[in-house]
Amino acid sequence: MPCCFQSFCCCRFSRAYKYLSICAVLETSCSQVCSQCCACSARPRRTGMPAVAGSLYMASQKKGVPLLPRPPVRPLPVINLSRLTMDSASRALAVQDIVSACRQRGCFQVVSHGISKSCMKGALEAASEFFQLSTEHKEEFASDDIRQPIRYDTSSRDGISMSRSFLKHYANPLDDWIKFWPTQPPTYREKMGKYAVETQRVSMQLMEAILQGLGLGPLYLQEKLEGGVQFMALNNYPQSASKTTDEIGLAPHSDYGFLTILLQSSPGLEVMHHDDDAWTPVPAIPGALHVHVGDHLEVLSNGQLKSLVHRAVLNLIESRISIASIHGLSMDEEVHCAEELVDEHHPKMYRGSSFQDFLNFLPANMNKYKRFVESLRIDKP
Ligand SMILES: O=C(O)CCC(=O)C(=O)O
Ligand SMILES: [Fe+2]
Repeated sequence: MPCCFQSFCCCRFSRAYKYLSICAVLETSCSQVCSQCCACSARPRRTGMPAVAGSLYMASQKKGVPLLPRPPVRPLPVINLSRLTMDSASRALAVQDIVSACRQRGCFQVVSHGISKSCMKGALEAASEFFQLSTEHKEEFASDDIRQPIRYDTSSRDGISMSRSFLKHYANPLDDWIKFWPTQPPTYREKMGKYAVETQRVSMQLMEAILQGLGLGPLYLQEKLEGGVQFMALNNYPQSASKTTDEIGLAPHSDYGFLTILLQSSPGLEVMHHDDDAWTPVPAIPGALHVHVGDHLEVLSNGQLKSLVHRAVLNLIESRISIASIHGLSMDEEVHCAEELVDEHHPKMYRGSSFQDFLNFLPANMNKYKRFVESLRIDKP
């Protein structure tokens, strides 16, 4: 009988997240632990184990009493998206997996999504080359006006995300927005444009699956989603200067849209599930994309799905790029709780709002709520 369970190693000393095996009986690590993984046992809550279980485990360690069994870690779901286009039984199972992951964890990773590795690599290269340009080139896009079609900034509104620089722009429909994008590096428009079109396609596939899984039907909102906003945030973080403490690259928040699809060059993204109070690191699995639920999907689903609080920590061994692609309805289109999901037992939980409303909300409420959606709750003042 196997004595070990496996999960991704939570220590960020290892470039690739290697497999960590812990013997459930003896509480010792097996040989597959990455060489510097002592950081894991010193900080068990980084594995994403529930807080109470984590502190009991720590207390038993401190007192020198026989160790309590370490609560099992819950690996983040990895979903093979090609099943959505197979036979109807495979599609039904994939839809179920996607909706369960959204309900239980608020996020999952996708593989076999049809975006080639060279396309993903191209997008990361384009972003990296942009951030390497001279300040003069980048400052052509500098602005703290959140309504600009494109903006580059290094400052932090939350007072926390001090070391991050970013470039943000819109992408769907591409012909409307690409003219605002950088012309340096020369391949930026081609590489980022290709990736943007592909992520928009994957977002449509995912939304169809989620809407089907919620019982709303795959074609629900289809036209509005096709013409919806795709907002891209390219984030550039330096390598961490501290080997012992977590340095925050981007403060905890949730994203406003239905879905965010995120590509990261190396680990640094951390998530907090709605039923947890510990940070879970998201491994950078080669070829995979991370997907999470945004505020407007929480509204649409009338609270059946919860938007995911996440943050970025600085990577200990290298500088890091992430590309977040946020998908929602068009700028002025309001998102409401789906009527089909409202009844006498499930009263409407949120008021309607649009992307414009989110932009209005941002400057005044930045440090008041972790999530825009909290300000939309009908039972809250
Ligand atoms: O850098 C990351 O991993 C997170 C980025 C993010 O959350 C965002 O741009 O909204
Ligand atoms: Fe985000």
